[in-house]
Amino acid sequence: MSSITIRNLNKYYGALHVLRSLDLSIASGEGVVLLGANGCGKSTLMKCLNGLETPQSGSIVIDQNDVTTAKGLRLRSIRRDIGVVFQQFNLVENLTVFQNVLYGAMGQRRGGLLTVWNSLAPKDTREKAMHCLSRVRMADKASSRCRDLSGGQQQRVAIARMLMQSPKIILADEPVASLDPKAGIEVMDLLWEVVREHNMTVFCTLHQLDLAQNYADRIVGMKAGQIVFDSSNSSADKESLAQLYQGDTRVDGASSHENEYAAPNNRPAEIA
Ligand SMILES: Nc1ncnc2c1ncn2[C@@H]1O[C@H](COP(=O)(O)OP(=O)(O)OP(=O)(O)O)[C@@H](O)[C@H]1O
Repeated sequence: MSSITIRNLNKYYGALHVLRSLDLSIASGEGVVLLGANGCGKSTLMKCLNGLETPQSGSIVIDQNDVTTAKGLRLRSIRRDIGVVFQQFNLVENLTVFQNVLYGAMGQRRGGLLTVWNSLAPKDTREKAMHCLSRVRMADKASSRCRDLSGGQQQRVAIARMLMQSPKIILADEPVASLDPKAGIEVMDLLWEVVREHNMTVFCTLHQLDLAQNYADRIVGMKAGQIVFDSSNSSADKESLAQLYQGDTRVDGASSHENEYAAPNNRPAEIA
């Protein structure tokens, strides 16, 4: 199990101050959902956590390791413990389901993609890939090309690929935003089941308040680059959550009117 501690984190894109002295701690094994309007900085925070973006100041400590100062092999080693699930699945569409899942383990090694392509992965790795596919109920699609799957099926394959890594922490950035409500619930059910089975820590951004309330142990809310709401799920009150979507929500100062046009799903259905 792994914990995350973020202290005084600041991230700029040019002159745009996106993460503004942000503080947040997540305990080992906790399931935390992050809510916030479009453009408030959620994805930027996720990228900093995963080492894909480097903040200008502050620290992110995952267990004993500071992600913000780690480089090269050290950073790669930290990132091996972090599984990511994206809105757009990030599968290789022309590879089969099995090859994509294999890539979760082999892709991190030198020549990994080539190994997957030539099906030269070791027997135990291939067995683990089939086990992960069975876990997400996609073993019967192992030979299918990913491009031929529905969105919900692709996200299940992405979860299987993430399981291949045996991560300790899951970062999920809007994992159901591209799915219809039924497929979205199936994916959230599956994601939370595997997280609980393996005692993983999970930090997940969502736009749907009802989903947040169905799955999270704790809900945190972000507004204009800062954490402004932090509560256990059971005591999260709707009025405070509604405030996350009112006033100056974006870090770039665009109006909430522009915000609504930019993304119709800006507000969770229950609040809008
Ligand atoms: N690579 C980048 N370069 C410059 N600006 C960026 C970059 N990435 C994000 N931004 C800007 O940072 C701000 C925050 O974006 P971010 O994607 O973190 O918000 P978000 O809360 O995840 O939004 P959404 O819910 O719409 O995904 C936005 O104004 C965005 O345009």
